[in-house]
Amino acid sequence: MAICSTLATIMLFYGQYQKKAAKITQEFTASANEVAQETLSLMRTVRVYGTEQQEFGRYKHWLEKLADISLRQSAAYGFWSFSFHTLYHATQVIAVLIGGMSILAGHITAEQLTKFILYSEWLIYSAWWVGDNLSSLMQSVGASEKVFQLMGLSSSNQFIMKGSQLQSLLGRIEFVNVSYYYFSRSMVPVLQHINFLVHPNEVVAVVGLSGSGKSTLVHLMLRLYEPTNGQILIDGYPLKDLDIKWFRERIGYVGQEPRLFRMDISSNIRYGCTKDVEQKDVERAAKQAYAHDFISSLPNGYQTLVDDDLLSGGQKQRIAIARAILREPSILILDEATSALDAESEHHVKGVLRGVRNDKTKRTVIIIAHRLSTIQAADRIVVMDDGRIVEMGNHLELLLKDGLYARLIRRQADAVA
Ligand SMILES: Nc1ncnc2c1ncn2[C@@H]1O[C@H](COP(=O)(O)OP(=O)(O)OP(=O)(O)O)[C@@H](O)[C@H]1O
Repeated sequence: MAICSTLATIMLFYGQYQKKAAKITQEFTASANEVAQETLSLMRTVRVYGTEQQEFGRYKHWLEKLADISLRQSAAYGFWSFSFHTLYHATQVIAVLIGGMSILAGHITAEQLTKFILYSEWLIYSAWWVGDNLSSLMQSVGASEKVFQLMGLSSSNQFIMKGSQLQSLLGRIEFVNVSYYYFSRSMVPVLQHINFLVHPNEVVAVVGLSGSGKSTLVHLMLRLYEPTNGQILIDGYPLKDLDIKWFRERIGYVGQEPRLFRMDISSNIRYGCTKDVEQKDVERAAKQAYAHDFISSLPNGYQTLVDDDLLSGGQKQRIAIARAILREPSILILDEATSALDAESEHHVKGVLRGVRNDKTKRTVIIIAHRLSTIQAADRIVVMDDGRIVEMGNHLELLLKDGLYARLIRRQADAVA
């Protein structure tokens, strides 16, 4: 009985230790992956700043931590193995001694002693087997805890609640007294009392200083966040009541840092397009985005695999614009689509905007740009400052107003001169 409870205690201790070790190993692996990924993608930065030694030190630190954990894990296993074998052999010796004496005294028969020894051996090895597997089980539990946590997360309300689908999306967007605070900075209002209306097929540019809330405005429009106060109406319907999948399928969005995937250029342009599209449609979208010429000059053209260093920032932007155009969206949103562009690409983007305006398929366009030259032809320019709309009008009207927009234009002209 005492032996069994000692064995059980050791097993429990060992199991607990294995679980802890598995957790630490998992954390280490995640961090090591992160360090490795960071080091790869920031290789240039590391080289330029000459921080190779510092990075090497960080990696060494984690390796030492892993070595320490492995050492302690081996020591714990050694202890468990040693204790078990000592107990096992001691049990056998005691059983033979006491059993032998009992046979001599005539209390039990030799057959009974043999049976007892065989059964106890069977019991002890079964206990050993359970202990060994229990530790692997604990290791798996420790490693899979995070996975189960993620699997346990419930879907966002957006996808649980089946919203309404309109007959068609006209592209009328209205912000009604919208305010927004990020959860992590609940004391700082990012958007305050935003009221404005975008008419169907209108080209509206949003400009302002860095951090004035332009991207947040677009993220609310895409329902990536919900307004803290106020509401957004799409074609007169509250955005939160619309079927989000249906709504997003009708939107073309080019973000600040468009992501391309490790697949060929054609698949990158088709990405997320639910319609049946042929290669000629892909090429037409690429032409509209001024991407066709450089894609055709690549060795495998549209079948070229997108690799890390294959394309420049401007070329990635143009592929992302082609991706957005291919969806034939009712609302096209370009967030700082010109920020990573050189003068030639900027000229192309102006062409894209002209093309979009002259296109037979009418659509609402919202463009956020730092390069104000790109958006002078917009129907309306919304100027933001510190989370508020401070001016609104077309290019000439705003220049005459001589406010923030005029100042930004002068500042950019000075910078170019
Ligand atoms: N996820 C976030 N959590 C907390 N604060 C955020 C988050 N994203 C943005 N902010 C803050 O919200 C404010 C507005 O950011 P936003 O990106 O909308 O500005 P922006 O006008 O688009 O800036 P930029 O022109 O530099 O892109 C900034 O002060 C920013 O620090």
